[in-house]
Amino acid sequence: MVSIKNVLVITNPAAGHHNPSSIARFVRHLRHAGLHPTVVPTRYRGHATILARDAAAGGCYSHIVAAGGDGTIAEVAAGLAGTSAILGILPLGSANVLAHELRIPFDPARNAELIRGGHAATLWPGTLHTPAGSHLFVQMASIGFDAHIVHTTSTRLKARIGRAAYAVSTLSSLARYRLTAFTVMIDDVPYRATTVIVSKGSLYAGKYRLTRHSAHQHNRFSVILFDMSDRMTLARTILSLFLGRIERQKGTRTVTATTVHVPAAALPIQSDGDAKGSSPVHLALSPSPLRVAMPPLTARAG
Ligand SMILES: Nc1ncnc2c1ncn2[C@@H]1O[C@H](COP(=O)(O)OP(=O)(O)OP(=O)(O)O)[C@@H](O)[C@H]1O
Repeated sequence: MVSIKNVLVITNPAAGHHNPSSIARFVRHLRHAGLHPTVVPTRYRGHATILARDAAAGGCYSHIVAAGGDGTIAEVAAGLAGTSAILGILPLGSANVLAHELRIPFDPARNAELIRGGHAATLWPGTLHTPAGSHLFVQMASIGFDAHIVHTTSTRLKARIGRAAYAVSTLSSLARYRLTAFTVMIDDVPYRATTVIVSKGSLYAGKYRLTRHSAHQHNRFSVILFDMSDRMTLARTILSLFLGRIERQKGTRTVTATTVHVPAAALPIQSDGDAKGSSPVHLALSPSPLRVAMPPLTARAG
C-alpha cells in the first residue's frame, strides 16, 4: 500500500504559464502539508508520459502532478490511466480548460491541501487514433476549423501573448480556411459537418460554455457538430461560442456518443490544444479510467 507521502511533480518548461517560482511555492506548501515532493522537468514532447508511466510502475508515489496545461495533463494521464496513482494538476498552461472544469484550485496552498486531503474522482478520458498514431485526451479533440486554428497558431506568438495568439490565428483563418463538408459517423450513424468538437467537458478555450453538462465522469462524449456553409455563418458561430450561446446557434447541434469516426482524409485534427496530424480519425473512450485529485463535482455532473 502506497502512503500518501510521496508526490512526483512533472513540470513542462514549454507550458504557457510555466513559472519556476510558482512551482517552488507549490512544493513548499506540499512540504508544509507533510508530503514529500520530488520535481522532474520534461525534456521533450511526450517525455511526461514516460516519466509518469515509470513513476506509477515503481509504486512509490501516491500522486503524480502534471504542472502545465491540458497538453501536459494529457501526456501524464497517458502514463497513469489504469494504474492506482492519482493525477494531480498544477495549472500552468495557457488555457487550463480541464483545471477550470474540475475546479482545481489555482492557489498553490489550496492545491497542496487538496492533494494532502487525498480526495480523488474517476474520470474517463478519450482516445484518438489516426494513421500517424494514438493519443489519449482529457478535455476535447476536434476536426476541421477549430483544429486548423491550433495547427496555425504560432508557438512563438503563444509564448509571447498567451491565448491571444489563438485570436490572431482565428481572424486570419476566417478569410482563408476552406470550409469543407465531410461525413462523421457518430455511433455508426452518419452526420454531415464542416467542423466537429468531441468533448469530455462542458467548457471551451478557458471558461467559455460549450455544452450544458460535463461527461468527465461518464462513459460518453458530447459531440458538437457545426455545419457552417459560408464565412458569415462561421464568424457568427465563433461569436456565439464566446458569448456562451453556441447551443442556440443555427447549424449547430450536440449529440452524445461513445465513438466518432471521420473517414475523409486530410482534415486537420487537434486534441487538448495540440496539433495531432490529419484524418482519417477514430475517437473512442479510453478502456482504462483515470483517478484525479479534485474537489467533489456536484453542480456540473451530467
Ligand atoms: N520539454 C519540452 N519541450 C518542448 N515541448 C514540450 C516539453 N514538454 C512538453 N512539451 C509539449 O508542450 C505542449 C504544450 O503544453 P501544454 O498544453 O501543457 O501548455 P499550453 O499549451 O500552454 O496549455 P493549454 O493546453 O492549457 O493551453 C505539450 O503538448 C507537450 O507535448
